[in-house]
Parts: sequence; structure tokens; C-alpha cells
Amino acid sequence: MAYSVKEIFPTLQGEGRNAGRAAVFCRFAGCNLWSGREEDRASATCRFCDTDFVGTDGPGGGRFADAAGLARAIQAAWPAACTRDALVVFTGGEPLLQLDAPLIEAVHDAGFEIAVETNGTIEPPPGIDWLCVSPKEGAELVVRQGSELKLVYPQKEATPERFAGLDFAHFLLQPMDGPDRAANTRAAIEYCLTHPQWRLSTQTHKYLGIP
Ligand SMILES: C[S@@+](CC[C@H](N)C(=O)[O-])C[C@H]1O[C@@H](n2cnc3c(N)ncnc32)[C@H](O)[C@@H]1O
Ligand SMILES: Nc1nc2[nH]cc(C(=O)O)c2c(=O)[nH]1
Ligand code: SF4
Ligand SMILES: [Mg+2]
Repeated sequence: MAYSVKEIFPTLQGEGRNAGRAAVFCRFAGCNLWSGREEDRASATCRFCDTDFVGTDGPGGGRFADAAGLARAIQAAWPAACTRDALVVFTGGEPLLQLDAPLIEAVHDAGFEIAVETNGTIEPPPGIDWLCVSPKEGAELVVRQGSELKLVYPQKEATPERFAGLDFAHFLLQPMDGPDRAANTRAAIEYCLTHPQWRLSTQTHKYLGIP
């Protein structure tokens, strides 16, 4: 199938348990919880999104006719001379609207480990090496196991207690960015201090000034 990609760029994973690890980010266009248009934000299911995922006009973005072509573009963006420890992070928008078996096979064949950032509303295909699920208030969570559960905090109805018993290796709270980031960060720290199952995930790339 063809893929709509907003942007492809090398950077360090800024969030979660793999923060600090070099990766190629492949950001798919489109999401099932928001159109991405500001005029629709207030009526969307997910209203706090910090990302522009509309269109295919970002650096390295475009329409890719097949998995081999997209895998080549990802490989070309890998900054190191060899593919040792190569990692691609599929994100978006919602990557599970587009990530499929042929693309997983093509990037594995190119030597990459595959990480995915998903809102957890769509069943993932097999073969993902690191699955990060970030539940959204008001959206049904269908992906109930994975590598890390990274909850943006606070969300009124999506409380940590609702997810603490699910089958994930790591549980993270990520302060909601926006006008209340400082207060949200203090609240997340307080929660982690009193609930040590949960660790703090800060969006380090925003402090570091990298994409
Ligand atoms: C832009 S989303 C794309 C992947 C997928 N749609 C999802 O929501 O997980 C990437 C990550 O950023 C998080 N995120 C989005 N907006 C945020 C905000 N305002 N503050 C903190 N994290 C945010 C999401 O929860 C998710 O973990
Ligand atoms: N450096 C960096 N790390 C990230 N981790 C998750 C991101 C995302 O937007 O999915 C992201 C991102 O946009 N940049
Ligand atoms: S589900 Fe993810 S990409 Fe979609 S609007 Fe929410 S944070 Fe943004
Ligand atoms: Mg981001």
C-alpha cells in the first residue's frame, strides 16, 4: 500500500524509557482522534496534541508508493555509518492507521529495530519490537499490553489507577505540555513519589532544543 508521511528525521528519542537513544523518526500523516486542524481541536476526542501531523510537506515527508521506498528513505536518514543499534520510531498522527506487515518486514530487513508510539485504539500488527501506548481520555483502549504505557498527565477520566494493572513492562507519567506544563509537572512528580510503579517521562527534546 502507499504511505502518507509528514516527516522523517534523525534525532534522539526524547521520551519514555528509551530517552536518549538515537533513532530515525517516521511521522505518519493523519490521526483517528483529531483532524489536526486547530478549528476542530475543541470538538476532537484528543485535544492536547502538541504535534503537526497534517499533510506530507515536512522534511523528508511525502507519499511513498510502497514499503521498499519508505524503508529506503528511513535508512537514508540513519545518521550512523553502520546499522548497529539502528532504531526507527513510527509515530504520527496515529501510526497504526498505516503501519503494516510489508513495512515492518522492509525496515527489519534494512537492519532496524522498530518502535511505535500509539494511542492504543488500533490493534498493532505483529513484529513491533517496542510498543509505547499512550491512552487518551474518551477513546477506548484496545491495546492492553506492550513495552511501556506512557500516560499524559493529568487527564480527568484517564487516571493512572485505570491502567496500573495492565500488562506493560514500564509505566510512565508524562506531564501534559501546554499552558499548565509547570503545574502538571509538579503534579506528576508528586504522583510518582507516592506511586513508585510510575516513573516520570519528561519531553527532553523540548528542553534540549532538538526535534
Ligand atoms: C503526537 S503523539 C503520536 C502518537 C500517537 N498518536 C499517540 O498519541 O500516542 C506522540 C506522543 O506525544 C504525546 N503527547 C501529545 N501531546 C502532548 C502534550 N501536549 N504533552 C505531553 N505529551 C503529549 C502523546 O501522548 C504520545 O505519547
Ligand atoms: N525527540 C523526539 N522524541 C519523541 N518521542 C516521541 C515523539 C513523538 O512526537 O511521537 C518525539 C518527537 O517528536 N521528538
Ligand atoms: S492521538 Fe496522538 S497524534 Fe492523535 S491527536 Fe492525540 S496525541 Fe496527537
Ligand atoms: Mg512529539
